[in-house]
Amino acid sequence: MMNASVSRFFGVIFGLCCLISISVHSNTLKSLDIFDIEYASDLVISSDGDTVYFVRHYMDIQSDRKLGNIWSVNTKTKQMLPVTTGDHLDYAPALSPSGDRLAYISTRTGKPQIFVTWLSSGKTAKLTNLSSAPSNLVWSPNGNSIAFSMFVSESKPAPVSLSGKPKDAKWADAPIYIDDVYYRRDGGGYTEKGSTELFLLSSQGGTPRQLTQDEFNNGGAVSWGKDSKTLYFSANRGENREFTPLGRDIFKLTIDDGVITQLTDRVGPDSNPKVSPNGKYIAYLGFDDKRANYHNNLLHIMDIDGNNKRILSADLDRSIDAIEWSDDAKNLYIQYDDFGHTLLAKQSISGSNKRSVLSKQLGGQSYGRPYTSAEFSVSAKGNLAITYSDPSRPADVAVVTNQKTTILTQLNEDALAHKTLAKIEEIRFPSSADGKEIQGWIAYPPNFDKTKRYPLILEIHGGPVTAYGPHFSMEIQLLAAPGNVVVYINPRGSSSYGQAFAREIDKNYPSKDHDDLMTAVDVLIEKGFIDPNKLFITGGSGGGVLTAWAIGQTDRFAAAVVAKPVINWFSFVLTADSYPFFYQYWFDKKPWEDIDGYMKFSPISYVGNVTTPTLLLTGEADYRTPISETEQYYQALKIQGVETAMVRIPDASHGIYRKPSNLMAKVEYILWWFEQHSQQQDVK
Ligand SMILES: CSCC[C@H](NC=O)C(=O)N[C@@H](C)C(=O)O
Repeated sequence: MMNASVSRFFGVIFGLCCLISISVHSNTLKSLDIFDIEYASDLVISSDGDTVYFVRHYMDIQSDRKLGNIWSVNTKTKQMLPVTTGDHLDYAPALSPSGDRLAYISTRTGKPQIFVTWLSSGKTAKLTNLSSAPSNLVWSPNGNSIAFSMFVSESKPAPVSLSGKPKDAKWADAPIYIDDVYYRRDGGGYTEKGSTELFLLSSQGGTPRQLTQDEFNNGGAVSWGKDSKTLYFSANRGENREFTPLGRDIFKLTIDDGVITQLTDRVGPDSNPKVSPNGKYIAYLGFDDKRANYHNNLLHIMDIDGNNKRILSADLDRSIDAIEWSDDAKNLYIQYDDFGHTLLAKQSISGSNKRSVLSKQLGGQSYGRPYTSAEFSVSAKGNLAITYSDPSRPADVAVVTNQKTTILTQLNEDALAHKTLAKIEEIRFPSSADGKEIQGWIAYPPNFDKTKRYPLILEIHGGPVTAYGPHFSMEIQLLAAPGNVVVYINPRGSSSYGQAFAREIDKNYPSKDHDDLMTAVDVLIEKGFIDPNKLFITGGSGGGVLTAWAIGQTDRFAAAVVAKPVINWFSFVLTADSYPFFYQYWFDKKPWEDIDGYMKFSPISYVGNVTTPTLLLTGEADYRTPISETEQYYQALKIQGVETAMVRIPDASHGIYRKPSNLMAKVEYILWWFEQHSQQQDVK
């Protein structure tokens, strides 16, 4: 029998152990912590460079929505102040030219409306009473008006209406008649008939005036002429526009008479027009359309009348994502992805080789998976604000001065500083396919000990032409938290490495990108801290394609989770929302003209090889990679007698993480599936 003091001793030890295990436990990230994440977006820096306005996003646990308010941060004192407050979403802030007012869109009264806050008094006015959501607010240079875009619905009666319904009878809802090419849009549901048009609103409020009114979608990013009498916009106004999805051009609209003049006309898209502050030039992005899976979006300028077009970034083998003019109109600030990082550079308009990188630390806005995603804002004096990326934090606001980056906000110190997070380390290795260098990142679980052996999760990005990088990712962190090493790479076909690298998978996907992924697993195993019996694979969208492809080629994985995949390219092209793009840019022929070609690249063709236990997970309202793809694979795996299950997420679109609880569910199902099959490996 144990005496009292011995029992007290063991009691204390037991208590201590519990305490230790509780504190270790509470120090690692949990899926519920998703609700504590904040991040910055929609940056606007004041013309004197003293203040940055931004949207401070937070997750509302009651409504399961991402909300946000506008805050300001002083670039010298770092003091933060609220501009708006309340449980709704205030977004798209636009500073008036004199800097005294902030226009923005807010859902505080229900439907999104345009509001203005006078910054010195804090007084706020609701300027509109619109029936659809406005977007792309831009102040005229004289401060008198705000241009914006909005959807205008075209009500057309159905061609058939039933007669004979008795009074008070309850009949089924009327059938839905569809004859549009684009009849449903991922994240937007089944579309209404109509078009997006440009509007003009007095900065004092009142009734907005519709500036464009034809069958084309004229809405989108606009730029004002210096005279405040003209607008420059990009639209696809071609005859066969639905089937030439990249046919955008730049147009000038004269507000007084409504005359629209076309300024660009090549085969290929021209977009993002930005009029220079002196009113002489238009900078824009575009490329010659080669019907390839990927094109670098090149920086161009032309004279304000459309003459003298020239490319400024021909020597930079990267795609430009965002542009802003310097106040003297001699330079442009450009943002682009490079080796998984997002860079901000200054580019002279006088010669393409006059370019200097100002910061390599942009990012942090894709907190679900570690995609590149960033923004910047530039003031009249050349002060620069960026969304700052750190592997252990979602986007904060920072300023860049003389190529030095200073972080202004600490939006997640309360939620994350006391957590032990996975450390992220870059790896580069030659692919087994052909020795091509591949870049990736390893996430080490909290308290990693290299003398132990860990399960390995390979997590694969989608797109397929996108890029991961050393950016904060709730999914990667949560997969690593219980003790898994996670590896994520940019296989060939990813962006940020130049056009040739992205085109390695042009009409050839999946192919050697699969070898790149398998080499990453081999490289990790060689390091000695991976249990080779506990290899797991997962990926979403394009990553779901590659996961399903991999298990059709190898049985090395103990389990797989295939999220929102394409399983059969033939059916995908005929059910996905952007089908005019997919069949023309990802394939050489129409599906029925090349059934063998489509099936050769379809994971369903290799389902007969699969033995890996496979969980499928897709949103039921995913119209990008429709759930019918998932269902095909599920039923095929069942027919094959392979262990499988299907997780259907009600109402979720392709962007599963839009609702925080859906992101929780996704990660928890992945971890649960892998845990089941990890235990089976222990029993073997
Ligand atoms: C492979 S089919 C197209 C899927 C989609 N691509 C574009 O929309 C995709 O891969 N999306 C990625 C970015 C994702 O959802 O992670």
